[in-house]
Amino acid sequence: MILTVTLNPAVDHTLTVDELPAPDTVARTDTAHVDPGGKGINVSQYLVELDTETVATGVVGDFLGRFVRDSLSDDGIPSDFVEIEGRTRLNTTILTDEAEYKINHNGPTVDSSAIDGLLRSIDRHDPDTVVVGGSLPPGLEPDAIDRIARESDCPTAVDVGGDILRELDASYALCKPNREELAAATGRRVESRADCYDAIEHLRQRGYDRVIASLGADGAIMATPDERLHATALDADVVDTVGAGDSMLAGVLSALDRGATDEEALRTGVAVASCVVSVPGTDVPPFGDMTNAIDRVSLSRRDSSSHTTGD
Ligand SMILES: Nc1ncnc2c1ncn2[C@@H]1O[C@H](COP(=O)(O)OP(=O)(O)O)[C@@H](O)[C@H]1O
Ligand SMILES: O=P(O)(O)OC[C@H]1O[C@](O)(COP(=O)(O)O)[C@@H](O)[C@@H]1O
Repeated sequence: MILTVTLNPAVDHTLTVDELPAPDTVARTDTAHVDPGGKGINVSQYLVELDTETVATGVVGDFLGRFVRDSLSDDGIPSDFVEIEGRTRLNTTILTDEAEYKINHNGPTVDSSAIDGLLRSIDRHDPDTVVVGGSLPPGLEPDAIDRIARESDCPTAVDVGGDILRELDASYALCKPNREELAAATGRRVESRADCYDAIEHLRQRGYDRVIASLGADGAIMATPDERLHATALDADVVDTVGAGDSMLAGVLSALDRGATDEEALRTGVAVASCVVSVPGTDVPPFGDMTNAIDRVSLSRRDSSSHTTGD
């Protein structure tokens, strides 16, 4: 079972308007959505649709926290959150014909005693893998994630910002940076594919056993102790890329959980992400039988003796 930890969940409020209002005027809209969000929670939602057992945990509070819990329960996503006094945040996205405007709240102040509660919850569920995803709320530092990794009795994967990846100190089974996070985590320029391989190797040496770098429309790279694989993205009718990285991680973890090889896991992650970019926001599309899409993902293997230029 894969247990996800979202230390800073959110209610995602998405509004669509024709255009942004002029200063001191009001825009009105009929199109507004509220969804439970935060990267670990999104991973659990995709895992359920992939028929992989999961429990979503994390820290929630007040009425927006209740909304997160209740929505997950209505959607059949098992959860077990630690309750705090502060209020779960509301993240706002405004979509216009021209652009997307996003304001993420920093979140409630959380003290480290919440981590004690989370560790008890992890212990109760006895997962095979723990995934920590998303930003840290005020009051928590990266060492809170290190504590979860050290004190949980199973491998830990992380999907966190580059600034956090850079500071983590424990050993991790897997991390999934995108291109910007890879650059921020390593302090390197990450433009060419060779830059990606170099930065990934740097992260691997820092204690991340498998690194999966998602590269948007350029696909993804997986580096393990044994091999380095690049998968091309599948052609998709892209609506938006919200949730793309979370769904790729869910696809990879779901395949590894079934005993798939790294190669199959990477193909699955890319195939799942190509479905998710074709639906709005973090909507969960029906994945159905993914065999055909998985077979269409083309992979190349990088020789371990390859130079760090070219490619
Ligand atoms: N424009 C696109 N066309 C097809 N697939 C895409 C596109 N953008 C993203 N993807 C798929 O989603 C995966 C994750 O996207 P990415 O943007 O790197 O993640 P994140 O959401 O973490 O920034 C990519 O590896 C790719 O497989
Ligand atoms: O924890 P962060 O970095 O503030 O991000 C939280 C936001 O990211 C999401 O998890 C979506 O993730 P992506 O935009 O990376 O696909 C939202 O559900 C949530 O509002």
